[in-house]
Amino acid sequence: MRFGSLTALEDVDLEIRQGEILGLIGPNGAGKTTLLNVLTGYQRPSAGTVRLGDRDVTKQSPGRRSRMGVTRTFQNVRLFASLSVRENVEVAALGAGRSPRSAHALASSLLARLGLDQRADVAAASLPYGDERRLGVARALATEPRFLLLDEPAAGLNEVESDELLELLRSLPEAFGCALLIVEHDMRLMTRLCPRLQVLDYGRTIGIGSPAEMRADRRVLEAYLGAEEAARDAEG
Ligand SMILES: Nc1ncnc2c1ncn2[C@@H]1O[C@H](COP(=O)(O)OP(=O)(O)OP(=O)(O)O)[C@@H](O)[C@H]1O
Repeated sequence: MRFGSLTALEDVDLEIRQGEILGLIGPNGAGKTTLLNVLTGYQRPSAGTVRLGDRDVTKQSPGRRSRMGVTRTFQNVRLFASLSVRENVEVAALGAGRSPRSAHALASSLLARLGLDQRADVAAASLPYGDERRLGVARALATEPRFLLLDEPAAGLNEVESDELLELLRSLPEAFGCALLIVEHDMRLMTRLCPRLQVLDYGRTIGIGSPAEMRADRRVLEAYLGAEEAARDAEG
């Protein structure tokens, strides 16, 4: 993916399988959000292919990909602030082609499963931060994704909220049959949540493996934690 003379992604190969939780990490500007944009159709790559199963979806719009089961959330939660919590979920379900009655039923079931049913009728704007994130996830689930891509879902959360989010995210593949691709800087959350991490640096993949493998990978350490920490680690 090129932006003028800047190459944001180069030779990146990412594969995510049904039911999996994959974490995408890397320093600021590594290309993580750009890769999410390319995978979900918000940006057309300068070269390369995005495949969903056997289908080449590189030229499909975000809406079309969403209907095919690829949904994403954004760094800044884009909730409809003046709508109720329930309405936020219903709107997403309606957008995914459900009838009003079926959207209502799906919203009820999602809000109950995500622990938001007590707040179903309050305005989304009045939610505390942790619940706001939860609602963002509920809304994404209303499109019944097979692949759910989350951009910094834990940003701004405190440790308790982050732990609650971890439990929620961990339950999604089994409860909803969807795979998760997560971009997140909160390493405490990522190492506990993701069996597999893919590490980007300057638009290239520099490591793929378990959190333990990535912690022990010198290239990853140098890029991600900084050369200084890698040196300290070698001494210790
Ligand atoms: N629309 C754009 N036009 C020009 N350059 C862009 C554009 N979007 C991203 N970039 C550049 O591409 C590179 C990758 O950016 P990207 O936002 O994907 O990184 P990131 O890993 O998500 O960073 P962060 O962790 O800070 O969110 C950066 O150098 C960024 O400045």
